[in-house]
Amino acid sequence: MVKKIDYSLKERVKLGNALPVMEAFYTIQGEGAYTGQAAYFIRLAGCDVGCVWCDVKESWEQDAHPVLDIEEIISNAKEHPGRLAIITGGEPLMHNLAPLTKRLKDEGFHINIETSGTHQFTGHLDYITLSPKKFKKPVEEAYQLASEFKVVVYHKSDIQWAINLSEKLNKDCKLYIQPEWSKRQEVTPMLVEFVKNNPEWQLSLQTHKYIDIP
Ligand SMILES: C[S@@+](CC[C@H](N)C(=O)[O-])C[C@H]1O[C@@H](n2cnc3c(N)ncnc32)[C@H](O)[C@@H]1O
Ligand SMILES: Nc1nc2[nH]cc(C(=O)O)c2c(=O)[nH]1
Ligand code: SF4
Ligand SMILES: [Mg+2]
Repeated sequence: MVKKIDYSLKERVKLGNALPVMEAFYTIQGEGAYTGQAAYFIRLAGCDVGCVWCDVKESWEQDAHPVLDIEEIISNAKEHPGRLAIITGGEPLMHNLAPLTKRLKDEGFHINIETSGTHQFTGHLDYITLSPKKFKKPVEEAYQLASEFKVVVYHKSDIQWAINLSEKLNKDCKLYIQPEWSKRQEVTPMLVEFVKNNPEWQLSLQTHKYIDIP
């Protein structure tokens, strides 16, 4: 007889077989290279970075959100026709993503992640959006693993910071610069000029906010 081990919930989260989920929703990717593509977002709870301008501060406290078994996350994702899954947060790399991403792959999903890169990378990730933060720096390996580098600009000086950090990236990484939402009126014109003068960079806007979708 196979003995079934009864792990506590905390232990299951540690192993990545259950994860704290703030919300999960089917929408259109609003930012970066996948803008305009239908995607199922899985927003994991918990973040220890503390960006002053974070647009999902409700995600920070892990214990404020329910823990779901990864099979439940998968079955909810499969209710929709799209097969692009975007794991975000909170900071999704605070969790062990190996079991969730393995099951998403089994079910035919292409897996993107939105991350600050501040924790060790786990699981199978097809496309990595690295959005570095001044409040806590990415781990060194993040620069080699990144598929796209998406820097949020809150203050003019963040542009030079973005350029300096980009020197650490692998050569295939796409470069995006994105206005911080509350500063968009003053920052967007600066970024338009920046991209015109530095065509290796592209402008990323939070298009979902302009059309008022999740
Ligand atoms: C909410 S974060 C969650 C994923 C991860 N913690 C991170 O920061 O990459 C998702 C994306 O939104 C960006 N973002 C968060 N707040 C923003 C804001 N106020 N304006 C523009 N982009 C923002 C982040 O930089 C990141 O690229
Ligand atoms: N539509 C839409 N696109 C997004 N791209 C990155 C998001 C995120 O919060 O990670 C996000 C989001 O919250 N909504
Ligand atoms: S790392 Fe991401 S989720 Fe965490 S505070 Fe910064 S923008 Fe918000
Ligand atoms: Mg968002």
